[in-house]
Amino acid sequence: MKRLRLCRNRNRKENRNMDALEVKGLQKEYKDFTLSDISFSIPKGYIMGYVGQNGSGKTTTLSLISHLIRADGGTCVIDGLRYEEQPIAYRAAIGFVGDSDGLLPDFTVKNIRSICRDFYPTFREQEFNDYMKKWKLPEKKKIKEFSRGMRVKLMFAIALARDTRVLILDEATNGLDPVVRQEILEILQDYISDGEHSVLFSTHILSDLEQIADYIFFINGGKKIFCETKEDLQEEWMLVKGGPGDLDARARKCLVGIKESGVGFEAIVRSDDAACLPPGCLLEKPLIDQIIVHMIQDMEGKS
Ligand SMILES: Nc1ncnc2c1ncn2[C@@H]1O[C@H](COP(=O)(O)OP(=O)(O)OP(=O)(O)O)[C@@H](O)[C@H]1O
Repeated sequence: MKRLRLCRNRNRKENRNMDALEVKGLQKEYKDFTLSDISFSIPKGYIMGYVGQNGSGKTTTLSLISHLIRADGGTCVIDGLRYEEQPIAYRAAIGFVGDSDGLLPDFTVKNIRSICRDFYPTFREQEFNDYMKKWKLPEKKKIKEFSRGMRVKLMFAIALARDTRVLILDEATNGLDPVVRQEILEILQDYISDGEHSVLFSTHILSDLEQIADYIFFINGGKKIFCETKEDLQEEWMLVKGGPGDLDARARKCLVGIKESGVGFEAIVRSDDAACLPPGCLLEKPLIDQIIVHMIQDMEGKS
């Protein structure tokens, strides 16, 4: 793992100004939901975590970028390719792994290999076979008899055995056991380690993002709340804990997402505002999980 990181950092420096994915002003209007003005970019060699509560617009965004659904506005560019100009090359540049897979239930690995061979010019059959062997996926069993973990592995193998530029993962690791999840996270790090590939990764398992994401995009109610590097976020915010008597009016003003119980409180505070807290409070570096949870608590308190 250490070796991967070192290699990744070297290549990332070289590609700092090159975006693998650039999204500008993406919009989608449903009857009861609007995804509005979503913009961000992921440099080559980086992983972005796309997070938000249920129904916040994650799948909608990822489906728009993958052109599984049509946008009402905005543009997406993948490694210089625009869908409107080069639809086939654009689609070929994306490896999409979703939560509800599109694998045909009566097909076998054998059938899928044959389709991939015909359909994807850059399909690397040997690499696909190596994944099948490594993950012990049976050749002749029907997909409908696969476990969820087996199906997700098969989808990853299809995506990884092609010459893609960006992997788009829509809650792909949810429901996987911790060993398989860890294995997938390592594969993702490996995927970006040459500084040429990038990953956009939506998940509710924020500890996964803690481990591998470079950027965090937080969406709420179809709107961007922030998009920052993980390091910046963890420098910008601090986790605060204190006893029941520690919360005075001044402290309440600068705390975000206060959760109170009989034994005290927990919240986040901007690092610049930490000086306004009473002396008894405990300050810690927050996990991404804690920043998001307290922000949601704050937004729900205000709505
Ligand atoms: N085809 C559709 N027609 C109408 N509304 C839709 C459609 N697809 C999604 N929506 C609505 O768009 C909103 C965002 O849904 P989306 O699936 O993008 O959320 P999400 O953040 O991925 O949620 P989750 O974490 O639960 O998967 C929801 O209110 C959903 O009902």
